[in-house]
Amino acid sequence: MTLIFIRMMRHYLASQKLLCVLFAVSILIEIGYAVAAPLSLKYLVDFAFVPKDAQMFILILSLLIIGSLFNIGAGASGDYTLAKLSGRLLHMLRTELFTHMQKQSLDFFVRYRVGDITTRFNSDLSTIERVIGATFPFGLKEGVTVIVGLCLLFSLEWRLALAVLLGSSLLFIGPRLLQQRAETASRTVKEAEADFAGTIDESLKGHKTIKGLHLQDLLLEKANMQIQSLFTLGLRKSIMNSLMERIPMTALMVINAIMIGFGGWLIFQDKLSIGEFVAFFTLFLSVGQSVFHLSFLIPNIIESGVSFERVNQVLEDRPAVAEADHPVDIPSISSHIRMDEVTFGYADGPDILKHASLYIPAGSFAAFVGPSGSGKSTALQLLQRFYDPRQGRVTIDDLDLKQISEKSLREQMGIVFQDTFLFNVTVKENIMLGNRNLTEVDMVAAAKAANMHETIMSWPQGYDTPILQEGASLSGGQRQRLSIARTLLRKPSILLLDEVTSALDPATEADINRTLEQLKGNTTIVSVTHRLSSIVHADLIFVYEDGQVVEVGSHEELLSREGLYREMWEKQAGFSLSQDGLHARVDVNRLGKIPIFEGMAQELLLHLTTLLTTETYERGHTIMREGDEGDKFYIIARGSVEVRKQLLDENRRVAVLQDGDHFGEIALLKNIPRTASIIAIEPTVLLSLRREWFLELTASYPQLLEVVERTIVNRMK
Ligand SMILES: Nc1ncnc2c1ncn2[C@@H]1O[C@H](COP(=O)(O)OP(=O)(O)OP(=O)(O)O)[C@@H](O)[C@H]1O
Repeated sequence: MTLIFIRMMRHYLASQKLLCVLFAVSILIEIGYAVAAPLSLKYLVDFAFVPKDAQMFILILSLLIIGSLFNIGAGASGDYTLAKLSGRLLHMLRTELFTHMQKQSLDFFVRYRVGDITTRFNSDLSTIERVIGATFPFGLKEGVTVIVGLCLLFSLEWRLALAVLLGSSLLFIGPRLLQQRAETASRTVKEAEADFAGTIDESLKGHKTIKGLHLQDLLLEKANMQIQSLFTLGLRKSIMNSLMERIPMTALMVINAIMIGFGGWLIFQDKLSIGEFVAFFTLFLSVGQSVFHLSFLIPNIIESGVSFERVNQVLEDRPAVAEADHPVDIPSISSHIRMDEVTFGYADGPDILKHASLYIPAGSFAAFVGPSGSGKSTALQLLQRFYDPRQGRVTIDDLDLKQISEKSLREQMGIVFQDTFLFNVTVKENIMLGNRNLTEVDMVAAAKAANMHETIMSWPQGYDTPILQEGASLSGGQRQRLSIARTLLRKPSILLLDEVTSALDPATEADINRTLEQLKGNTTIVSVTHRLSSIVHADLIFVYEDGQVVEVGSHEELLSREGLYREMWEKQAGFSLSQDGLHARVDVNRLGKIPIFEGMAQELLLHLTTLLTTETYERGHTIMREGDEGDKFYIIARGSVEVRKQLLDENRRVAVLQDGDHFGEIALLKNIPRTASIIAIEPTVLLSLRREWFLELTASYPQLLEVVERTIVNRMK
């Protein structure tokens, strides 16, 4: 801890030499006065009071007054330089910490939770601020006062000073014995605080899921345990700290007794004058007071040690994706992208991409498709160099991404994520994002291309409308379109899109797809999507399966191959949606391909299509809850849902279902509790079939019940 503290202070103080010297001179004057004032008593008593020498009295008094004036001046200058020094130091530390965080690669934000980092910024930096601005300089002053004072005490009467010093050893042995435990207690409290902050953060960010899955009790139980542990650990820390404070006080009382007893004896033996004893006693009190102050500072310093350690830990965290020593800038032209035998996995986890290779020609529109979890988004993240591959390489215009400067890479690339983050500023500021080279005309053009201009203009404050709660005041589609607008505005030469149209209604999706089509040629576009209808015009479609690219080609080529792409296409085909996405239909042939309806007569299927009802769900909405009574069967016409199950004490995602998938078929036959929860992870349109309507149908066609029962039994085997 001490080492980290010294290293950090040296690092930050190196550029503040003048202020340091000024501060050192000021405190030296103050210390000089603090020890000289008690020493003057020796001369006052022995040379002025006892012989009643008025001249000597006036001389000593005048010197004391002059010294006091100097002391006041030094005090004021010390306070000023200290305020400036500590302010600058903290300014540097905050800036460095924040800048350092911006340079981190993605794994950093996975490793540290939001609560943990904010605690380091708030609580730890406040502790450091207190130490730099008060505890440390005060401690330094008191420490030097003690040393100089002790030297003077020795020069006054070495035997008495030795006795006092021996007694003083008690002051240091006691705290030393407890220091380790006090440090551990302080660290565990900080960790418990970070855990609790993490839970608060989780409960705020995930409130929809928590409510939806009725996890409040679970969360409350977790929070109660953390609060209880905060109490227990806090109590232990307080006890340790108060013990650390009490030990020096007790030691001081013992020393006092030694001094009066032994000092008195020396006076009786004529080995010490009264003036010397008074000076010794007063100086000792002054030194004792400094020691007493130091004893209060010890717990503070220990606590700050943990804070220094925690802040330093972040500062020493080197980005996993580091900039090359001599990075190269890439020109702003459309570029070709290559992945050569790339293998990659997150942190120490298994390989997610396995020897994946691909080539995307400059100016083309490429799409990554494949089942959920096959590695499409991961591949896109590698193209952005959010991570480096374990093996193989990713290149742009034959240049390894590791060689390219991050600035030029980000300038050439436009990225639209599935999760849009908006800042709490106006719409205009969210689109422009501080880029002074862009004009309002460009901004409006980009907003029009993203199909957002009309919506913005319909708001009373137009482009000056403030965004609240990071965009929670807007719909998912509006947030997504704003994010597309701000990316298009920058006219990137490579445009990477991760499920960007998933939150949009069919009409807006078609508009955005048209805009993207027009960018082809000048911009290389890579789009990750699970909705195949949006990429039928792509130049190249890469089909991922289990971390590998298993098929490549155009839509027509892939359809003719009868492979995974065709299978996925057939699953998604046969659904039609109204332009606003509020009404869905499925055609008879598609319905007949759902296993439980397989082999049914056309007439029956036709009847079934009339019984289907459209249901729409916003992202985060719980469609069904594990354990609830089930009375409907669902088909996903458009959207994406996650399947979650309570496994032991953990609520885990077990699958993701998308366009064309179905769930809840048992509910058509039996009234048994749902075996999993289903939550929409993007705006989702479902076709549902109620059990009572289905059973009514089976009354007229008993053979239907038999077919469905047989299929369900087979599926459950
Ligand atoms: N940050 C991460 N840390 C650890 N594992 C991750 C991380 N991100 C993704 N994964 C895992 O990597 C695998 C591939 O995920 P990825 O998001 O690339 O798949 P995907 O094909 O895009 O699927 P989806 O369409 O559902 O997003 C999954 O098993 C996922 O759980």
